Amino acid sequence: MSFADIRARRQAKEARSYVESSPEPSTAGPPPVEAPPILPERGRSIYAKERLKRGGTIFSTKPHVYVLSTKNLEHLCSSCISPAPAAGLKRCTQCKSIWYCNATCQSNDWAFHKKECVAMQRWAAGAPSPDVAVPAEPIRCLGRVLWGRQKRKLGSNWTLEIDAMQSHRTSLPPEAVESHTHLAHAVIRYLGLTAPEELVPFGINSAAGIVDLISRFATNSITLTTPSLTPLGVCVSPSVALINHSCEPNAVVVFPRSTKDPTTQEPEGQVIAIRDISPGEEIFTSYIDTTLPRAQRQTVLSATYNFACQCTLCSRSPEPDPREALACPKDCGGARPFPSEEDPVTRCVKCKSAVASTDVVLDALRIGQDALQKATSLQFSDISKALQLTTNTIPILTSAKALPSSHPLLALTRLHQSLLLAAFPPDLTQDALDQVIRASSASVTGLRAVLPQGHPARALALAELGKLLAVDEPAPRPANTGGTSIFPPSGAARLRLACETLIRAREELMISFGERNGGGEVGCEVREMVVRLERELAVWGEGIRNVISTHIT
Ligand SMILES: C[S@@+](CC[C@H](N)C(=O)[O-])C[C@H]1O[C@@H](n2cnc3c(N)ncnc32)[C@H](O)[C@@H]1O
Repeated sequence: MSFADIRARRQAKEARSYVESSPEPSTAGPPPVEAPPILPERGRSIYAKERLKRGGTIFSTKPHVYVLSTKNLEHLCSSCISPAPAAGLKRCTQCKSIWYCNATCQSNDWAFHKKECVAMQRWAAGAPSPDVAVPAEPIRCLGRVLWGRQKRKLGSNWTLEIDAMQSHRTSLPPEAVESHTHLAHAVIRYLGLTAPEELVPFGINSAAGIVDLISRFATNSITLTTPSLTPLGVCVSPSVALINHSCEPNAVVVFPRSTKDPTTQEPEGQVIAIRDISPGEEIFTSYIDTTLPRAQRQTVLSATYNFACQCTLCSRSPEPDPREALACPKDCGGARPFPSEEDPVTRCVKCKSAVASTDVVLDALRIGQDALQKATSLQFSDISKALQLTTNTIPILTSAKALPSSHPLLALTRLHQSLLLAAFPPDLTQDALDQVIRASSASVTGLRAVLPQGHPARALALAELGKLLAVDEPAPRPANTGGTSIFPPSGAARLRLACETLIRAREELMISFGERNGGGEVGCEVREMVVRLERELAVWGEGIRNVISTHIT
């Protein structure tokens, strides 16, 4: 397989989308979950009624409302969230901002777009510059929520389900009040209204009502993603919004894009068990990136979701937590926690040697955190500068003996990998390919230490590594110079490793993206690659046997 193939497939996958608003959530049969009495500490929640198997779909649902992010509008159908068909997408002739596969998709979306189209034209006419001519996605999504309420009336299930979602209006921190108020004004303007009192036809009877709606949106909306987790937009699904958070979740929400009729069924979100769940156990997903250390997770959860997490990982972190640990300086294979100003001497948990290297480590961590922030903000606007930052900073952290799973090293490594891919030379060199394989392998090592088997991010990272190993080598090393310890290996050893990695990736994808979906789009793609590689390896073996027999006879 050529690298261009890999990149083209990757880009095609990234361009693929979902999202749309459906009148009612479509669940695939009654979900084997139940809502018990409301818990004082975490509100509503859902529990398994029966034993749920790892890799099983707990329930599926089409979001009540969804919108694409502005940069995706012209690349994906706003109704079924598919990428452009061969004939290209068709643009709405009125607002000129929303695109569809065809007239069927346009008509499926018309219930919302009818009002949205007028609002978008009004917004564009009043925009101070072309770059803000399309309202940001929260404004467009909230517009759809309000038109949905207006259309379905107050007592409808649709509206009741939206209204039942958790709001934090009465306990918002001042920054959130300010940003919610700002958003409320933008939504009112988008709807063509002049004051909150004009929201009565939408079932909002007071200024508090609109802040409530915005708080519900902030607390309950989720990211709409491709089958490879690329963000596409935002959506609101009241059934998914019933699920509470844990930093050690037993389920995930994915959009595997596996329905038979994308036009009407997509985007379909599926809640999938990533480990066996016993009857009576609460279902948890994670709202945040759980590769982050505890303090950072708590900060995000408190700021965005208004609660202090007391999950198993937050209340009894492993000692040391691989997110905040260094390798033993004596290389005994053990690890020690990061030192701090207050606690400068830390001990290796295995050989118990004590080390005081506070300044070097703390400086490295500060440099790493700073570089991560800068490189993240530059990753699309200035790839080479971002790449320079990751290239220079990763060795500083590794020489301070930060574990590949520790923060910010893991985040920098993952960013470095994606920057290397984005900056790939048109003529692939062996060195450039090997470099990205090493970054990918370091990401996998880090992710495996902090995420459970079957976590989608871990499964996709393994698949990416397998695909990279399977790329045709531009200049394979001769067998006798290969050296078994050189990574990545060359020739047949590389192909074998690609095959093994893809097989492992497929096993994990079958968990994260669901067995009934064949591991989702990526799982199916990986399966095809394994079959092809096994054939190539057989041909390779055959060739070697022929050479040997020629020489022996
Ligand atoms: C998407 S909702 C989950 C369902 C929510 N419990 C309800 O009653 O609608 C998110 C909100 O639930 C609460 N929540 C979720 N997970 C929690 C947890 N582990 N501990 C405490 N509160 C939690 C927080 O108030 C959070 O803002």
